Amino acid sequence: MGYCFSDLTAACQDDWRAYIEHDFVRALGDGTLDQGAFRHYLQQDYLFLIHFARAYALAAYKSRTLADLRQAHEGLRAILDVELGLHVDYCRDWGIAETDLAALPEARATLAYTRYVLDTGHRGDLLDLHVALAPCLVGYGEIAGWLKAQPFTVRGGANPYDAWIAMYESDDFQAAMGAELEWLDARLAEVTPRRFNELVEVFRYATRLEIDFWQMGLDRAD
Ligand SMILES: Cc1ncc(CN)c(N)n1
Repeated sequence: MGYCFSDLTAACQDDWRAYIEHDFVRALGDGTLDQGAFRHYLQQDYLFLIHFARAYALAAYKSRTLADLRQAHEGLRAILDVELGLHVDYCRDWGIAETDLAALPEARATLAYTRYVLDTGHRGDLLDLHVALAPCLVGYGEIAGWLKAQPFTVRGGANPYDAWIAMYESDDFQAAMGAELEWLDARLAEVTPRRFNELVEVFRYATRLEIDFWQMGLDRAD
């Protein structure tokens, strides 16, 4: 029997739910998140996205087929041209200039998560790297869908975080998430149980590091 992406989330159910439904996410949804905590998160997320762009460049290097190379190129382009561009504009709306972003010290949670993903990609193959990246791309897409379904979520001008939610529920982001799920489902269908268990560990660590990233924002930790 082949595996698929939902087998990874099922194997890490507690961690996955703790990430998707984190207090930071809930407070984004109902608009009560402390604005200083959000600013801290936004600043660290800029550094995070730069390292994630590097991870897609590593995916290009690890690609053995033209299709995988094109996919890595598209992932890198989407982060550089779309997500980071939106992020810089969004930070400006929150009073954070790009020059200040470039000079930021990196928080430990940012360092731990981004370097874990890059190290996993270096040590392993393209599938290890994609599984380490999955909580980022698939997780934020799922968070946007989860928030949409929650009765406490406030939309529109009454929620200062509405534009953030809208960014991750956008058709572009949801399409990128769908393409990643398709790729992962096709690869996971072919792995052995032993290999699947290795991938579960990669997925679990990356999910826990996403939880730490939310918590870093809430605690304004350095
Ligand atoms: C920490 C984190 N994880 C995921 C995403 C969505 N690309 C993000 N912007 N930041």
